[in-house]
Amino acid sequence: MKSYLAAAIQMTSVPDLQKNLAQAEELIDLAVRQGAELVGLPENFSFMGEEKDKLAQGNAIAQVTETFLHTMAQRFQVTILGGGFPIPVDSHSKVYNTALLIGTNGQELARYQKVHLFDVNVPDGNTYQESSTVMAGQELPAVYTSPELGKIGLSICYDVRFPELYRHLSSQGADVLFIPAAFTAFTGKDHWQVLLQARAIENTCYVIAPAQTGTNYHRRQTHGHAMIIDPWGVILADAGEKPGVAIAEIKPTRLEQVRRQMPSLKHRVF
Ligand SMILES: O=C(O)CNC(=O)[C@H](CS)NC(=O)CCC(=O)C(=O)O
Repeated sequence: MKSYLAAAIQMTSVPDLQKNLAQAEELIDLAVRQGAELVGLPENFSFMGEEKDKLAQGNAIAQVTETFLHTMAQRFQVTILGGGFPIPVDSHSKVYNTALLIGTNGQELARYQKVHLFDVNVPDGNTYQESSTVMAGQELPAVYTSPELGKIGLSICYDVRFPELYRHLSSQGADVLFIPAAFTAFTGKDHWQVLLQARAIENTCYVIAPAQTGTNYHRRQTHGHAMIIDPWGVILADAGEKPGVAIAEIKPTRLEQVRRQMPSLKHRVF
């Protein structure tokens, strides 16, 4: 593993596939021009809208988004995480909320189907029933081992509340945890940063957390603050509240140093 720059992209996706992909391409270009070699896009980067519209357009969203990720990775010669987009489930009227990691040759490196679904009545009055259109994944996420970028573990958004998933990833040797999200503005203001820092500290891993921000559709507001956190829990970059990128250096020497200073992974009892 070498030292390199990673980027967590922050965008305001809307119910318009082409518009979102144009925005994503601009931000990938911006990240690459600053030297990023690993680039993460947030949950729902290619489509964020009503569940019924997402379902109705599911096949088109899935195909166009997957092609887009392959094209971007090859064109810019970077490794890209598409942080969550719908892929229809065969013979079901549901989709998997899927994260895809694509390498510089356009090859698929890892795929993860979101396990924990957001079925929550948020105290701001909004009700979320992700399971009405999304099929829960059944498998723990993969850790992809890159000789250059380190061991990369995948997850999506609401997963961040379930530390056992990240313990699994760090037990598999993860160095970098991807947590792409579309966090609600209401929960985000109190929980987002705390949860991300906890996952980084307790697993002594880097956290790369791309995010949705602003008003996406109707009354749907997301929290923003895409960030990159180091294995000590220090926030290295924070994209604030506007679309943009958070960029920071991922360093194997820092991973080794923190794991020497705080060897908690070695002291696990359970
Ligand atoms: O609602 C949308 O249109 C897009 N959002 C999503 O796709 C997902 C599932 S509804 N959002 C989350 O998981 C938010 C979690 C969260 O905010 C928390 O854990 O507090």
